[in-house]
Parts: sequence; structure tokens; C-alpha cells
Amino acid sequence: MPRKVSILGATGSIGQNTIDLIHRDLDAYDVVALTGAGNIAQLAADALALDAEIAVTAHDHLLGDLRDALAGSGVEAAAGAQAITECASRPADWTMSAIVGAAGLAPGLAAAAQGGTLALANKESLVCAGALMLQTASDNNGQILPVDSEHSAIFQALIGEDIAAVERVIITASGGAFRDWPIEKLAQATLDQASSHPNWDMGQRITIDSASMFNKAMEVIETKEFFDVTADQIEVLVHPQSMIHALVGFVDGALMAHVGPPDMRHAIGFALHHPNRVHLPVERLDLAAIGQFEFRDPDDRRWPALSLARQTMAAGGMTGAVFNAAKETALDGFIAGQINFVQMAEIVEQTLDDMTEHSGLIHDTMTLDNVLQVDHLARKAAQAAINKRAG
Ligand SMILES: NC(=O)C1=CN([C@@H]2O[C@H](COP(=O)(O)OP(=O)(O)OC[C@H]3O[C@@H](n4cnc5c(N)ncnc54)[C@H](OP(=O)(O)O)[C@@H]3O)[C@@H](O)[C@H]2O)C=CC1
Ligand SMILES: CC(=O)[C@@H](O)[C@H](O)COP(=O)(O)O
Ligand SMILES: [Mn+2]
Repeated sequence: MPRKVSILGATGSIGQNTIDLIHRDLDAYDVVALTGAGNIAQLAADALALDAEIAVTAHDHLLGDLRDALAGSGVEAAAGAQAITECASRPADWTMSAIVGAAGLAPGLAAAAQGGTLALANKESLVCAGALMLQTASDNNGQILPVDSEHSAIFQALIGEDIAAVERVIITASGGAFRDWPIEKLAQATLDQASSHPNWDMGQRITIDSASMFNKAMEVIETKEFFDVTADQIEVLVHPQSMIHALVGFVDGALMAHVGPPDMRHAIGFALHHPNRVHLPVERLDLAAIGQFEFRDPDDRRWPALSLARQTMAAGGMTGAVFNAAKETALDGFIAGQINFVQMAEIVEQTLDDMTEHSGLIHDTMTLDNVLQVDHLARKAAQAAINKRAG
């Protein structure tokens, strides 16, 4: 029986890598839903090639273009955030959650609520609402498998292990585009410079987050939400080669490292086939040619995002939604040229402080509505902080 699969964020970097794997063995899958936003040509081409049930764009004004591209094919077309959430709730055995940003939260929850396996690349949904995501999957006999490379690595290192025997979890960070820049030059970093990753080929937003270390800050929170470990057990280690993705340290002193090339088709393929391991089309590392692995401690002055993540975890409740919304708004501000690279962390810090006036809401019950309300207020506060600096 072919497996029913859906891909949310199909036109992006993770989505395209997922389609690459599915394409190689198309008879094994029935594609239910593919979603995208602005890239209608890609969305339509993939929906046709994979014979999807439905293709959905996030943008209402692009529905006509999508309908035209799919005319006569039998593939349904739809548009809007609501339609994405609706298609995510259609029965599927396996769903890839790879929309970028908090926009992926409601569709991810809808997919988790219909049971099946949710392969989770959208780290923002764990940062904003980790407990809700996990509870929703477990209430509906579903499972969430991590796709973020570090979290897939931790998951793999923990197979057959007792979590009580874990002493620490180390996630690696490439250091991003400005790893070796003088700190005093960072305020002049341009959008182009920040949009280039030394090792990974990814979407623009996560690439800039890697340069600011906000990606790793999110991943520290993601680790705490997904695995049964405390914030104090999570460490970040700069590893410029991005070949060791994470290490788990056990009480007997052993460190289990996950090593592989920087190619997301490993983590995606692992989540697609778990609990089996199948042949995947990724490079095999030649360790003798690599010669050595390099490590350093992260510098808090260069990457203040890491201590902001610690502050966020200590504050608890829905502070993760504040952190994520502030980070997304600050990133928009940097992309739009309203603030400089260094000011992104300042905006997040100020938003965390300003949002303490909503501490009642932040510590209320975690529901989708409450998370979205926190997200909305935090975006407003972050935008106000940006406007103050810009004007
Ligand atoms: N790329 C990577 O290697 C990794 C990514 N991740 C995470 O996976 C997620 C996706 O990242 P990545 O693939 O790089 O991102 P991309 O920017 O490449 O792709 C994002 C996807 O989301 C769609 N999209 C954008 N805005 C919206 C919206 N408002 N509503 C619905 N869909 C939208 C895009 O559509 P369109 O392109 O048509 O506009 C595209 O399909 C992120 O959460 C990221 O942090 C995690 C680990 C590694
Ligand atoms: C591929 C992946 O998982 C990214 O999240 C990666 O971690 C980004 O690289 P950085 O280590 O530079 O954040
Ligand atoms: Mn990662």
C-alpha cells in the first residue's frame, strides 16, 4: 500500500529536498497535499509531477495563477492560511512540516491532530508551543520526529538509551557567515553577506539566523521542548565544519556523536523511513581526507542570542512565543533595512522586557489561541522597538 504523504512548505529548501527523496520512489507514496506561498510555478510543477490531491498557496491573490497552472489536471487548488491548515488536517501517514516561521504552527498542529507521523523541520512551532505540539500528537496516537539536523542527530544517538542516563546534550553550530569577523564590524554586515551560509544550502531566513546565532538559540529551546532534558544540560559548541551535528553525553562519560555531511536529505530520509534505515543519496564522508574536526566555545559577546534563549527558557510559560515573534520581526526589520545586524538581538532583548507587562497571558494555559495572542502582542512590541530605532 502506498503511504499517504503531505508536504507543508513544499517549495522551500526542506520541501524540495523532501520531494527529491519521494520522487526517487514515487510508487511508494500517494501525495495528499503540497503547500507553498509565492513560488506558484514550483508548487504547480511538483503537484503535477507527484499527482497530488491538492496544492495550496498561502497567498489568496495567487489562487488564479495556481488554478491556471493546474487546469485540467484534476489537482485541486486552494489559497490562504486557513486552506493550508485545512489541507494539513487531511488524513496522511506522514507529513513534513517545513513552512518557515510561526506560520507553520497552526498547520503543524492540524497535522499532529490527524495522527500519523509529523516530520518536524519547523522549529518555530516547538519554540512557540512545544508542549501543545507534543500533547496534540500524543492525544491522537501520532508521533513527531525531529528533522532539524541537530535534533535528528540527538534522536538517533538516544535510540535504545535511557534518558535518565543522559548527562548533557551538545548541539553544534557552524558559527554562520560572521564566525571570524571582528565583533565591531558586525553592525555593518549587509543582507547579502548575512544570507550566505558557509556549509548549508537553506532558505534565506534560517541562513541569516545562523549568522546571528538565533538559529542555534531557537535550537536550544527546541532541544529542551522535544527531549526530556533541562536547560542546564544543553550546551552549544561551535564546529565550523558542520559534520558533527550533535553529541549526547552519558553519565558514564561516553559521548555519542552523530557525524555526516551537511545534507538535509539524511535527516529527512531518516524521518521518512524510521524505524528502518534505507540507502540515502548523501555523500559518504572520507574522514582521512577531512583530517580533523575543529571545535570552539561560542562567544557570548559575538552571539548574544544564546543568552537570550537561556533567559526565555528560565521565564517559562509562553515566553518562547515572545522570543520567536520578536526574532521574526527583528529579522524582517533587518531584511527591510530598518535596523542593522547587531540591533536584531537588541530588539529581542527589549521585547522580552517590554512583554513582561503581559505576564498573566504569557503564563496562562497554552492553547493555540493564547499562543497566537502572545505572538501578536510580541510582534507589535518588537515593531515599536524597531520604529523607535529607525525613526
Ligand atoms: N533549510 C534547512 O536546511 C533547514 C530548515 N529548517 C527549518 O525548516 C523550515 C523551512 O526552512 P527552509 O526550507 O529553509 O525555508 P524556505 O524559505 O526555503 O521555505 C519556506 C517554505 O515556506 C513557505 N512559506 C513562506 N511563507 C509562508 C507563509 N506565510 N505561509 C505558508 N507558507 C509559507 C515557502 O513558500 P514559497 O517558497 O512558495 O514562497 C516555502 O515553501 C524553517 O522552520 C527552518 O527553520 C530546519 C533545519 C534545516
Ligand atoms: C541544517 C540545520 O539543521 C540548520 O539548522 C543548521 O544547523 C544551520 O547551521 P548553523 O549551525 O550555522 O546554525
Ligand atoms: Mn539545525
